[in-house]
Amino acid sequence: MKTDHTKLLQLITLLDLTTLTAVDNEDDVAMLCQRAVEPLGYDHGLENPPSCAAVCVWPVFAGLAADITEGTSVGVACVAGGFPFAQTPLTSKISEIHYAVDEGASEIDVAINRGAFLAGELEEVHDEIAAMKDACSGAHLKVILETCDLPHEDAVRQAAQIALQAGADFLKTSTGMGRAGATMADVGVLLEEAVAWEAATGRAVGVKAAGGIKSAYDALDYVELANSLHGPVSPVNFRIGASSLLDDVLAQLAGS
Ligand SMILES: O=C[C@H](O)COP(=O)(O)O
Repeated sequence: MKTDHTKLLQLITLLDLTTLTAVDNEDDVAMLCQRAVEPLGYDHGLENPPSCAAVCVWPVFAGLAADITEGTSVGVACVAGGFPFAQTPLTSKISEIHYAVDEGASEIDVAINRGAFLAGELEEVHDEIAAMKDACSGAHLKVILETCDLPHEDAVRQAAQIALQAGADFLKTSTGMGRAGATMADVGVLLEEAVAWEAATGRAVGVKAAGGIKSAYDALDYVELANSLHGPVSPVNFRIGASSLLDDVLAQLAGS
């Protein structure tokens, strides 16, 4: 039980706490940010209580999230680049990223252009990601492959390699708005590609499992997979993006 308690506390530190609904408003985002800074929210008696790794919000809320999390360890991740379908002109993608970064986003989450990828226009996919990476300035770029739209493992591997060659700092499975979210198989492929990339280039990259992860014990399975394939996990190399997972983590902590 003590082991579970420790693992659950660590799980909180890997979490990109997400709100991406059509009806988000400033109060929702403020609440999300406060929750990310102090997720336990009660008298826990811990010397070093965990905070979430980041909040993940729409671009219009990046400034508010940056203000509320200022001076904390919580990053501001912002979806951009025509998220979730990526079917906007590159100029719009770039200007959305500039806006989010100017507002204070420290991490930018963009989806690949699946239409172009599936049509075999791989150079276009690469060049778009590279241009978006450039637009990030110092912010970290997480590239979402939306693995549920990719037909097989080789396609996931190829999309991951293109994203890495174009400068991705993180490979992310899913938008949370597709037909399906993260799977152990797809996260395993992304972890393998991240490890191979670091071995070949010396540049460390992370992996973010996202979409449909609601149970603390499912999330711990992903952490165990990352520990085994990628080495000891930390918020620098592994994240879990989820909108409702924290509720179950807190419930499990209360019972552990
Ligand atoms: O990046 C995070 C995902 O959008 C969250 O997906 P979820 O709402 O299924 O947890």
